[in-house]
Amino acid sequence: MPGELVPADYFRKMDRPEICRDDRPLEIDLGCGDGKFLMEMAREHPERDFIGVERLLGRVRKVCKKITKRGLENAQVLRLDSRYVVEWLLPESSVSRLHLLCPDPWPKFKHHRRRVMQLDFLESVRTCLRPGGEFLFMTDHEEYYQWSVAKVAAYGKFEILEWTEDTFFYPKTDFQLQWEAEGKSMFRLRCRRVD
Ligand SMILES: C[S@@+](CC[C@H](N)C(=O)[O-])C[C@H]1O[C@@H](n2cnc3c(N)ncnc32)[C@H](O)[C@@H]1O
Repeated sequence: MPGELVPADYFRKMDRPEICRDDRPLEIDLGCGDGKFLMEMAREHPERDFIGVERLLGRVRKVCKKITKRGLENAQVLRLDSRYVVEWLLPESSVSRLHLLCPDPWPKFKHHRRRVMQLDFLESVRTCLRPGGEFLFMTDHEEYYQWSVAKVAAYGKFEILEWTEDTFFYPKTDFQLQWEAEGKSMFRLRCRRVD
């Protein structure tokens, strides 16, 4: 499908030229859903390249259609599991910003191990970020937020930076809009790779 990124080989790390042009900053949106955030970021920042990662085919199709309709040459979508992409496909030190926005909170205790935010995931995030690169996490679920802050603290290799709505251009996601309309607040966590 036009707009879809298909790796040349699913069983080895991708080469940088496969995922972005020249030495342009690369941003990854994990679990991009219907792609509103991805579209608005790509339009606002034509000087950067964007990849949305989404496992549901129907959503991938929708995002591909939006990319094509808007003529965005700096956005692509990859149909795969986020964890697999971060742990196995992204080249080391390749990503400027990695976004994990409104992921499934898996609220029941017995399901917490399904949460994306785990120590081995954080290690893989750090490895694929460029030095000084950022990992941005946002949720409406306060307990998942506190869990994530604790995981990042336990991991210990990120610097926590201030992040408010006004810190930089950051369009609202589809789920964020839905939850804010229900009166929920968003919790933000901004981590910088330090070496
Ligand atoms: C709650 S929605 C949030 C979508 C979007 N980020 C937003 O804020 O509007 C979570 C999205 O992540 C996708 N997703 C969940 N787990 C995933 C995984 N392991 N790999 C890729 N996509 C995943 C779901 O299919 C869904 O589209």
